[in-house]
Amino acid sequence: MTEDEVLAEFRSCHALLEGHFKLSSGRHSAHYLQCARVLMNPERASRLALALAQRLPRDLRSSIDLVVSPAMGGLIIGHEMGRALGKDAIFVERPTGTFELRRGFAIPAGARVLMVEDVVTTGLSSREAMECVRAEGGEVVAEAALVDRSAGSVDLGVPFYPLVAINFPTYAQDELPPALAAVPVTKPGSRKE
Ligand SMILES: O=P(O)(O)OC[C@H]1O[C@H](OP(=O)(O)OP(=O)(O)O)[C@H](O)[C@@H]1O
Ligand SMILES: O=C(O)c1cc(=O)[nH]c(=O)[nH]1
Ligand SMILES: [Mg+2]
Repeated sequence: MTEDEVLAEFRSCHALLEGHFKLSSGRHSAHYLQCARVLMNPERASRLALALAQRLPRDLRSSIDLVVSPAMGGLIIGHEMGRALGKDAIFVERPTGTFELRRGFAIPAGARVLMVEDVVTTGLSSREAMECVRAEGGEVVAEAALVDRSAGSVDLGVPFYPLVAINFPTYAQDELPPALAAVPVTKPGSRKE
């Protein structure tokens, strides 16, 4: 799948939004990729996951023991990646603000973990989720995501394989362009303020 084909999938289901969005990192943007809308169609979700799995080098792909994704956004693509790789897919969540493993999930000591996200912008959520996996005994060997909003500039400390890399500008709260500041802001994600 080419990057243009992936973006066409987003456009076809109205998942490439324009407006004023507060992102997970606290930064603001005039664009938002609503991956949940892309992934709401199971056939599309599994097709995108297969394409993403094919981005992984063959030796890496065959060495993965477990898929872990950060809730909420990572859940569906993580599950579909588990299916594509033939591995279990579990998730970490942050009911009190910090990622933790719940629901009877466990990570076998030394398990080679593929972290799977829907979107990476600053990489903050990915790094926090990786900390949790390491504290639980896993070894994060790589990350895969549908979208890299940093267009290749983010450093996650492990090899990173996005399906599409794109650079929509983001702004700190105190540096909003006036045209963006004039638009009412929405915060689509679930990270607590
Ligand atoms: O690279 P970052 O700057 O951390 O941004 C990307 C993160 O933001 C979104 O999650 P969000 O925290 O909005 O919550 P959600 O997954 O529960 O929707 C997305 O699912 C990533 O996890
Ligand atoms: O940075 C984010 O929070 C973010 C950006 C984006 O385009 N889509 C998304 O789901 N989260
Ligand atoms: Mg998320």
